[in-house]
Amino acid sequence: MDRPILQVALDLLELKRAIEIASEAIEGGADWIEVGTPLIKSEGMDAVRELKKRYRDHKIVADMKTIDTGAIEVEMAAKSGADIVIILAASDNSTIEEAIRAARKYGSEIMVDMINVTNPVERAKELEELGVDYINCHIGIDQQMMGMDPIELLKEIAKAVSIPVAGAGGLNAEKSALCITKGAKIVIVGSNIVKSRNVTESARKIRKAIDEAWEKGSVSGVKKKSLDEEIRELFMKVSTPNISDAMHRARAMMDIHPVNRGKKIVGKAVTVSTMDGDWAKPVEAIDVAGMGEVIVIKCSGDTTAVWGELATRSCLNKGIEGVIIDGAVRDVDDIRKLGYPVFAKREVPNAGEPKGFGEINVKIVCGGIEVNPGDWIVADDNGVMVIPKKRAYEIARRSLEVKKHEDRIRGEIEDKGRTLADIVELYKWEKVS
Ligand SMILES: O=C(CO)[C@H](O)[C@H](O)COP(=O)(O)O
Repeated sequence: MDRPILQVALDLLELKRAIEIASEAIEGGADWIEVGTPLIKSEGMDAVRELKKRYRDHKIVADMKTIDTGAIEVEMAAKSGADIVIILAASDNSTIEEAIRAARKYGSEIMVDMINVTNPVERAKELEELGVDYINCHIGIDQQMMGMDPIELLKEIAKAVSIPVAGAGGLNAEKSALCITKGAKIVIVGSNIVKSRNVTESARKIRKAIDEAWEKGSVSGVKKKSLDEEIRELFMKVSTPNISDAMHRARAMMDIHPVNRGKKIVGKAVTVSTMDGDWAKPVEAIDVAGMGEVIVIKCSGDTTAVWGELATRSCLNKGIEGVIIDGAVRDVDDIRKLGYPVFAKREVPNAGEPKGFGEINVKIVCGGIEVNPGDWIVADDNGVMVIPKKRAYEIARRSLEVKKHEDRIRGEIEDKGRTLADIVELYKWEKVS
């Protein structure tokens, strides 16, 4: 190989879109075209046939993810035009051997996907012995959402085998380049190409990154971020509707609205429970909260304010990200002038007194949603979402996938004049009863 291979994974449901996206990706420098497993499940072997007919100069890779009946599945894919068939490394050796025999007979090659294999380095060596052509160090999409990536595994496997090794699983330009420096000859990219608004540009960026890494053998300027920094960056890129979709259409807080429209909050919760009008604990929470955190207040009622301009100014001094109140706020004209993000249930002129009932950093139910200290809060004009701290990274990643998918569809509506129903083949995917 005189340059690394960029394999674009067409993980889509609609063949028409896959064909368009493949040509845009090729224009950006993709070499091999992978018919992704979702496309195969949705359109069958026709997807392999159609892509082969259109892109004869490019290797067509059928991601069959075969686990049994190796010969039949490889024969099907190979006869439909697949140059390479992906089967699962976790399959029994009998399946691997049958797949290899069928591949040899019908003139195709076998790539094994290492997803979820225990002892992957040992297994990779065995698979090389058995005669597979490529090893794919793959971290599945659900595993990526939990923060896994293929780079370390790839490094180990590339040292242990001499056949070409591929890296796959949430790769962007930076991670693709890292894969090359760790010994990958092939990088497989799905989401970061096929879901982008400008497929050609995204493919081009990855092409450039891997070619440079191939030539230099290193990648410069990769800065390690803390988990919280990464979560925050991800949430800053998405909207609350994206987050709701990623949480299986979870609800936002009920009846909590922005005092200032057009402001976004992303941060970890400092929770407060208090009585209607008792502003002692809400104001004390300003001293407890750190920079970038969000004060989330549950009041026992909403007739009397627990928050106003002076509390808001104190938050600004401390760099506190914003305030959410299941209760009443006052001085909203001043808060608007300050441009500070406060979300509340009701706006009133009257404040209560600081009696000191309630607690800071306890479990509360705010706008009908449970909030624990340290849960992530994302709020914008659509509403306030609560993301449990244990799932924050996963939900942030999944939300970004939702956004990428929407960006791509938005592009097809705006640039190609298509309708949403046409793009997502809505009629085909209505539930059959
Ligand atoms: O096989 C796959 C999922 O099982 C994908 O094709 C592979 O993970 C590449 O896609 P992405 O870059 O979105 O992870």
